[in-house]
Amino acid sequence: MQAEHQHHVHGQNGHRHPVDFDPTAAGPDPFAPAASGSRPVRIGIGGPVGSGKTALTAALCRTLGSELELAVVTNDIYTTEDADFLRQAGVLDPGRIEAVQTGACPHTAIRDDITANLDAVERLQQRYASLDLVLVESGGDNLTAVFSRGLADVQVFVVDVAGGDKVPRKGGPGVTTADLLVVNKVDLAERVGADMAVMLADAHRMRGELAVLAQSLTEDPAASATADWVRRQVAEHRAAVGPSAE
Ligand SMILES: Nc1nc2c(ncn2[C@@H]2O[C@H](COP(=O)(O)OP(=O)(O)OP(=O)(O)O)[C@@H](O)[C@H]2O)c(=O)[nH]1
Repeated sequence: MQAEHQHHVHGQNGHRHPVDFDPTAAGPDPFAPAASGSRPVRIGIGGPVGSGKTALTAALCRTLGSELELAVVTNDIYTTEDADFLRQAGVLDPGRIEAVQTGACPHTAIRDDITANLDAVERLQQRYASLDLVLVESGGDNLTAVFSRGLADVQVFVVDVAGGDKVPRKGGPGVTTADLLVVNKVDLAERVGADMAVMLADAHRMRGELAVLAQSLTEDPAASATADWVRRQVAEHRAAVGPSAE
């Protein structure tokens, strides 16, 4: 009896091979681990509709594209609008830009079921073996939309001055937990009657030690301060996992 449980018999002449039904009997992983540092750091860029996520992504590609091995995943609900914009703007080779169509509220694809985004990242990694950085831009969503830590190592939440100076004090996980909060379009503050001092004080109060940057992409199209922050994330990731594989 014992032998029958441990062996399958195929065909009339029957060749036998052992079958192990014990799911807890895991041996050591037979696959070689990926080369150290071969995985790029993944930075999520989220925030409400129209706050400037695509404009920031384009600026980061222009500023960092020549010094880092960089690729982008965009998320839109029904279109590939953001990817098309980035390709037409010529900020990166078209092959470095992958579009995900979420078909539902963007947070579902960046937080709940991240499979399509991970597939897109994997396609980029297969195409470019030594990527340093993948920017994953979310579709515009509300203040509750954040990235799963399984998709983004660190995340940037972009709000804009035109949305009103009350936005930071309304809180929500994007405002309170993102690794960097960018307050964008500060050039519009006077025109929309937003009080920058209040907005930044609220942001710091809600976030404690977490970073806050005020930015205008019309006045600083290179997004210099945010690009510096991104450089630091890449350096910290490299320090943690070793240099990028060649
Ligand atoms: N004045 C001003 N306009 C800006 C700034 N940043 C972005 N914009 C404009 O704001 C509009 C929306 O910017 P996008 O980058 O498309 O915003 P988004 O967050 O990607 O939008 P969705 O993907 O639809 O959620 C565009 O017309 C940008 O040119 C800024 O710093 N100042």
